[in-house]
Amino acid sequence: MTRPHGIEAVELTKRYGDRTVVHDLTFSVRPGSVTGFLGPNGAGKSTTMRLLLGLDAPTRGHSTVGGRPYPDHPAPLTEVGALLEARSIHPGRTARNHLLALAHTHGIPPSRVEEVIGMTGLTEVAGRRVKGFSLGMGQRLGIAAALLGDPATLILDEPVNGLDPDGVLWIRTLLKSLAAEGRTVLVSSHLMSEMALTADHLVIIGRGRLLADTTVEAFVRDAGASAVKVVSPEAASLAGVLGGPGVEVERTGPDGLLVRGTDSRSIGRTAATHCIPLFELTPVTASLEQAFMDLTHEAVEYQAVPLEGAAA
Ligand SMILES: Nc1ncnc2c1ncn2[C@@H]1O[C@H](COP(=O)(O)OP(=O)(O)OP(=O)(O)O)[C@@H](O)[C@H]1O
Repeated sequence: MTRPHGIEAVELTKRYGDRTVVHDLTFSVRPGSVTGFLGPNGAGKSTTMRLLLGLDAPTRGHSTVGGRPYPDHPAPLTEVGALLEARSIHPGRTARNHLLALAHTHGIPPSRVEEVIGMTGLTEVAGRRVKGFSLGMGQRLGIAAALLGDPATLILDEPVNGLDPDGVLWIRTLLKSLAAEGRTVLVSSHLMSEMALTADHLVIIGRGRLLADTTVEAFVRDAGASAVKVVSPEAASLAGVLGGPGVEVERTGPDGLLVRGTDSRSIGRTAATHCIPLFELTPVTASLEQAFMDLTHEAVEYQAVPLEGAAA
């Protein structure tokens, strides 16, 4: 395996007719870690991945994978392994024959086929025809094909789709170990909770635009420290002494406050210093999924519209 350079997308833009589905996307994916590519349905994840893989031409901007535009790699399969949603596998072929054919066309030895069959847990079913495969087995086969060339970079579109809990755990462990070997791993998903357990870094898009480029650690920290609910008979006085740089105090009723930018301990201390009684002091932690939905809310393509006259 050669040293990977990661993935660079620069002002990547794709227009279909008068719709811009990928809008001025600039981001880097570093080797040695798993990067989660997140966004609600229709955000433009698959389109971006197709652009990175040279399967579609950008309207504007450019990208490199492993230091060059994907089509410039003399042996792309050994540089980049990809799993895309639309798979074209001959249904009458066995899994092993599908991989052997792929290996043959790319000058990869048959011994590597057995290796990837083992790595992806397909040993038992490798002799079966692909047309009888479950969605999960099909995903494993797609991942086996992506790994065939022992690539420095992996681009996987929703690899968790169709996998049972064992399969989800397996892919999580596999992606982490591939990254630990120094590979670049870009994996798309619309599940924040899954990516929080799998990825180190997050690139989040909505309606084709970059919404966040951050570490999972920072995202989790920000989601966790969202607010503290305070109830005090002297809420107004407490609000007066709590305010300060970076601290936001919202009145929620005659006795209630919602405080952001600080934590329960320091609110409790400030209240004690000023002899202000507290009836309640509760950290309000937004779930990761909620933080993700808050971030992408505006960008969701199809939002449920409440039915007129429906009971609240
Ligand atoms: N070939 C095409 N022609 C016209 N519109 C397209 C084409 N391919 C994708 N789109 C549109 O581009 C938008 C982004 O689609 P894309 O599949 O990239 O999103 P996604 O984030 O991968 O979504 P999902 O999670 O649902 O797979 C969608 O509105 C889709 O309808």
